[in-house]
Amino acid sequence: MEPSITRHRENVTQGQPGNGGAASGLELRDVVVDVPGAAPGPGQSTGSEAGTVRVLGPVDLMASEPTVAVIGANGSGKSTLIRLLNGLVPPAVGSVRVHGLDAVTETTAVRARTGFVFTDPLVQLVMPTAGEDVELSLRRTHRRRPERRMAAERLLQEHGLGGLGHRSIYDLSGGQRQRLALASVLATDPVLLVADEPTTLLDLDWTLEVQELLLSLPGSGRCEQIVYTTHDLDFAAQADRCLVIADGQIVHDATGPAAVQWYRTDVLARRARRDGPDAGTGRL
Ligand SMILES: Nc1ncnc2c1ncn2[C@@H]1O[C@H](COP(=O)(O)OP(=O)(O)OP(=O)(O)O)[C@@H](O)[C@H]1O
Repeated sequence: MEPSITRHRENVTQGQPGNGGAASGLELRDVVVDVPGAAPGPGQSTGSEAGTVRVLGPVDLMASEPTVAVIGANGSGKSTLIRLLNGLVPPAVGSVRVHGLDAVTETTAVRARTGFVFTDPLVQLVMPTAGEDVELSLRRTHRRRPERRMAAERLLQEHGLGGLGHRSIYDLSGGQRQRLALASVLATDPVLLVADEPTTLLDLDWTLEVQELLLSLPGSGRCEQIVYTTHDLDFAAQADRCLVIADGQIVHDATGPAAVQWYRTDVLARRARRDGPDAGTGRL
């Protein structure tokens, strides 16, 4: 039987209620997410109501760092955790406060401040063409159509999509769509940006470009905080703080480099226990 993972938290500065930390960051208290399901999968337990399965929690978290990465195995609960941050997933138990607002009772206000970038861009692109999609996001800040058009074209250029404004979103490549989805979300000027694997479809050059852009957003004043999930450990290592999730729990919480180091060691140890001591150690 696998030894259970020890919960560990390294020395990371946490925001405290009352000193501005929670109002400018994230505060999750005893949060549990249950989904409908008859039988728990591996590593899962039954939920608090009959016919539900627990996929996350209990999770306690205070985070006001400008960049927060979330890493862990497939199905561990990363997307579920970040979906709590704009009310896409409701907690069965506990409370989620985002920059001082309750994600359940003040969902509209939370969503007005939170930009969410989905792994699959087609989930969020709603307009027929690339240009129209960015223009939709610019409606609040650019009331006049000609200015909106020009601003949209500028944003498309910045994201390597110059000249593609008239192109149907279905006629863009996967990577172009992922960049368009990010451009459209950034056009809304979010205070908090939440991104679920934002570089999975990108080539190496654009991966580095987008990672650099995302990590620079808080420092350049374009948003206060960014939270992202990723399987790219180099990207995760650059975050101010990184949470490692396993079986719906935060099992390690540290600075980016320290958490990534812990995660690599943990994965290798698991592989060695499962497949023997020489199992693929050179590839991580
Ligand atoms: N609505 C739902 N109904 C049933 N099960 C769900 C639901 N949402 C999530 N799950 C389950 O919860 C677990 C966590 O899913 P989640 O998408 O958060 O994982 P993840 O860590 O983001 O995985 P990946 O790295 O593969 O994207 C998985 O076992 C998933 O199948």
